[in-house]
Amino acid sequence: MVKNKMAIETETFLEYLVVEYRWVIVILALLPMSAAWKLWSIIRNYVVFKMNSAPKMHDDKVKEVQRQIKEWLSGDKSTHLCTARPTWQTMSFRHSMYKRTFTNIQINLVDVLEVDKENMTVRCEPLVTMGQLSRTLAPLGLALPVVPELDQLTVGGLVMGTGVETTSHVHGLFQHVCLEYELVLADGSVVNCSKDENADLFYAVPWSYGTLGFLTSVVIKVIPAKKYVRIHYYPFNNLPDLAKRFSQESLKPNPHQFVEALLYTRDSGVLMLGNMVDEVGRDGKLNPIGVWHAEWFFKQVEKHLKRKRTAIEYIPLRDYYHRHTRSLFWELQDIISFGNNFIFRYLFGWLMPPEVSLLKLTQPEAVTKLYNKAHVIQDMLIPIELLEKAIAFFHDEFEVYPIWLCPFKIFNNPGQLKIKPGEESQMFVDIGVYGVPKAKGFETIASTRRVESFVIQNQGFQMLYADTYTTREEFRQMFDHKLYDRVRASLPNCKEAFPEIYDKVNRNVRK
Ligand SMILES: Cc1cc2nc3c(=O)[nH]c(=O)nc-3n(C[C@H](O)[C@H](O)[C@H](O)COP(=O)(O)OP(=O)(O)OC[C@H]3O[C@@H](n4cnc5c(N)ncnc54)[C@H](O)[C@@H]3O)c2cc1C
Ligand SMILES: NC(=O)C1=CN([C@@H]2O[C@H](COP(=O)(O)OP(=O)(O)OC[C@H]3O[C@@H](n4cnc5c(N)ncnc54)[C@H](OP(=O)(O)O)[C@@H]3O)[C@@H](O)[C@H]2O)C=CC1
Ligand SMILES: CC(C)=CCC[C@@H](C)[C@H]1CC[C@@]2(C)C3=C(CC[C@]12C)[C@@]1(C)CC[C@H](O)C(C)(C)[C@@H]1CC3
Repeated sequence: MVKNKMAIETETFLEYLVVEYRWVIVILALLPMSAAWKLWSIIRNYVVFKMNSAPKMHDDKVKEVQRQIKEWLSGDKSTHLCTARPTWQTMSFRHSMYKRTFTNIQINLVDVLEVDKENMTVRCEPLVTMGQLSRTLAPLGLALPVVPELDQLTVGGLVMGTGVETTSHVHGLFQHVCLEYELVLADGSVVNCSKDENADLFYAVPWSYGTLGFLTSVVIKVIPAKKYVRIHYYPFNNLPDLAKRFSQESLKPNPHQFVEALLYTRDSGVLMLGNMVDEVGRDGKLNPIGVWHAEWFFKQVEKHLKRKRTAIEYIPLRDYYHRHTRSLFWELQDIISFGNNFIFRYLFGWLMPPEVSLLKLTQPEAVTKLYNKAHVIQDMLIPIELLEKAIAFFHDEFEVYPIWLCPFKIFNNPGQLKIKPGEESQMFVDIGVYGVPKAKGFETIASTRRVESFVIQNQGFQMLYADTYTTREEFRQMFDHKLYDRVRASLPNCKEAFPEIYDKVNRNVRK
């Protein structure tokens, strides 16, 4: 008995050490490794793009994907298929267990293939990251209309999952700025789809989580970019006013190009309205938030709340796009609590953030347990008119701040996302809740399930990189499967090769 108690205490003490001093490993080992990795990828991508070697290699790489599928076809087809991207490299908290049992298809497609300035498009392979793409497009005076802000998010993951950013109230989700997909299907054939060619497949691909085929390239719209974003910060100390203004600004016929808000408590937050400009005006100061010693962006924004006045700033465009990268929204403060301290920033800021993949690979079991018990990472997508009601509900269930608010439009296209019947488009808001819950009675599964029911009842849905505790029936209520089911039935070998979306995303298939 005593021995057992000791064992528990030792384990707890070890766990305490591992959790409290994770930063030691992060700083001594992970940051230098991340820097070396970043340097290598920047140089490699630059050389490949400049030598123009990627487009020539593309067809061979697609043939290699086809070869692997044909090999599976010639076998007993007893396993499902998934990409071979290791789960520690993906941008979510969890590890997908199916990677161990499914046949893994290597998709070594990592390059930007072509920037077409005439048609204003970029064609790229699925493992191209947002950081890589914004770095390639910026010198050409171009940008994606929607740039999901974490550097390491991949085009493939954003197409097969989803992507949202502060321009989404104009342009929609990442899927809405994609014009064409090239896929290798389960019979080994290569197909292209767009709204005019194989339209059913085109509309079923977003949110399909790799269960229709393997993506091998995407044509994405680009827009002209300017050098800076002029941001106007509006602090609020009252939720109804903030919610009202946030909705008005998102729904306006000629809205600002960027709309975002951060809530710091239930009743206070800062609304940010931005537009691209070419020069720094006299009405505000330049704030290069991407410089290595800059304070974390969400901490800077909080200062505007404390000052209780509106303010204008000019932020370099690429710095703006990746404004939440260095602090991983506000998640890095739980790993390196002094990460925003000015001494740390001046010494190590240029190395931040550590690569998410390395953090994930080296995450101790004790940290996983702690996050399972007392941490929420969820993005709930709700019709914008319900913003206030939803915040009140999330406050009671989670009480996590800051909260990220990002408006986005869904167009009335076929596919998994439903909008109000008869409307051309509908405005939603992404409510991002990341952090340690303070709500009394919080219990991961029960509380998240209550929030999920609230979301379903209110015709909302959930981002699926996060944990979903819905049942299959609830999941099918959240996402319209009509087109998806039809496309799966019509594609040769599809059902044999791939499970349903639910079987890849629900909490029970993730560790
Ligand atoms: C080996 C090495 C040595 C370096 N030495 C120096 C140095 O001496 N002095 C120095 O100032 N910098 C140094 N840097 C950092 C480099 O200059 C910065 O990373 C640069 O600001 C961003 O470059 P990038 O856009 O090409 O890289 P990216 O890969 O896009 O960015 C690198 C990292 O910086 C973060 N980041 C980029 N933009 C923003 C932003 N707007 N807001 C928040 N975070 C952002 C991201 O977290 C990203 O992971 C060094 C980097 C490496 C790898
Ligand atoms: N601002 C935003 O919008 C943010 C979005 N996210 C989310 O992060 C996720 C993206 O993370 P990331 O690490 O890039 O992607 P992942 O590697 O996590 O991939 C996500 C899904 O897409 C599938 N997939 C990826 N590439 C291909 C391909 N070439 N062919 C077929 N299927 C493919 C994967 O299938 P498989 O399982 O077979 O590998 C997986 O099911 C998305 O779910 C996104 O919603 C996260 C943070 C911010
Ligand atoms: C729609 C939007 C804007 C989503 C933002 C999602 C981010 C907050 C998520 C994406 C990846 C994410 C789940 C991650 C983590 C926190 C929340 C993140 C950054 C962390 C860093 C938490 C600490 C963990 O030990 C570990 C390193 C595994 C994960 C990695 C992924």
